Amino acid sequence: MALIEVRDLVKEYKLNVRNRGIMGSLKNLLIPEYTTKKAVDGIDFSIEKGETVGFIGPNGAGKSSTVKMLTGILVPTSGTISIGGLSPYKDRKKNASRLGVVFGQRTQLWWDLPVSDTYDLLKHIYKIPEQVYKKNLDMFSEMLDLHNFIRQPVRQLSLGQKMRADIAAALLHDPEIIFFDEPTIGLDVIAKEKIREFVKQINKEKGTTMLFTTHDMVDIEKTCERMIIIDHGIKIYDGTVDEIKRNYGRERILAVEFSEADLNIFIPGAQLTNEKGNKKWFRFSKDDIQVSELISTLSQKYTIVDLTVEETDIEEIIRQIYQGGIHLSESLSGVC
Ligand SMILES: Nc1ncnc2c1ncn2[C@@H]1O[C@H](COP(=O)(O)OP(=O)(O)OP(=O)(O)O)[C@@H](O)[C@H]1O
Repeated sequence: MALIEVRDLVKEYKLNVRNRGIMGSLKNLLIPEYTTKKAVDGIDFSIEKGETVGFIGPNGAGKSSTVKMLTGILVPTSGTISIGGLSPYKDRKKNASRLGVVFGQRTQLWWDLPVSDTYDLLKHIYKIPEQVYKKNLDMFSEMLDLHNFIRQPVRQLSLGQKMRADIAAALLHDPEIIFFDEPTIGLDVIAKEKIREFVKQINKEKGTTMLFTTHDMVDIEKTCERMIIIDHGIKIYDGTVDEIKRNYGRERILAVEFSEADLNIFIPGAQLTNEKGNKKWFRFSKDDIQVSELISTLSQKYTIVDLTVEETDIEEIIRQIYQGGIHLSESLSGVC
């Protein structure tokens, strides 16, 4: 049995219908009307111990609702969730001790206290044995440079420092599973990279199972082996990140700098997408044109100064999926 088992999960929200005007307000009070919104519509998935999974989808797809049910904050309308044999909402206390949660937009640290005081409080709340606490704190301080600000009140920390302190807080009790919700939001490139490296190392060293909800596809590409995509509450893809790139990243961009400007170049099957001075960019599909042939044809006719071939990045593929430009084929092994 997998560590996380989700079967036919449904979450409906009951929404109050608001009638307008005085009569409407009176009606709202006396005979309230409701509609239901299905945020999660029959999702199934299993996650094995130690897996790193990106849980993505456009705004309003149902990601947060699913994660809230996994952590026991929300009760499903129907369906089942098992986390190591426990139901998150029925066995909420037991389940919570096995989980860690990091919210990029909210902190679980006490605002007016030094970071170290929050850690001491968490040690007592989770009953972390002294040895484990000390070992983890030393390890995280070293890896995340916590010693520079651990004695400062949280309200004085920068966003990047706060995020590092928050991640360490969520991992102090050695959770089996950690949920990251937009863990790098608002951070600069270097701070993002540091966090990605840290989570990768923790996954390797401690075998922590990790689930990421983020709109930052670089987070997913750099930290997750697997990706689950949901849209309108329905799972539309479940497979490896590499597989989706291999199958849907067919387009290539060839950027060529020629020795002269104003060349009128036509390549059958390729589209000129941009030109600047001596440089031109061509888009083509690797299914239609072989890169080697393309380079050979161009170099026979023109003098090439520089040349690069770029693959479609994962962000572009996901954008096309959200916009309906890519229909995930049923031939893909990961598709449900
Ligand atoms: N408490 C609630 N009451 C009513 N509707 C809700 C509630 N929470 C979420 N919804 C609705 O359920 C749908 C899914 O919301 P959810 O927050 O799970 O999506 P999401 O994928 O996390 O979106 P985002 O990326 O914008 O955070 C949305 O249409 C949202 O308006």
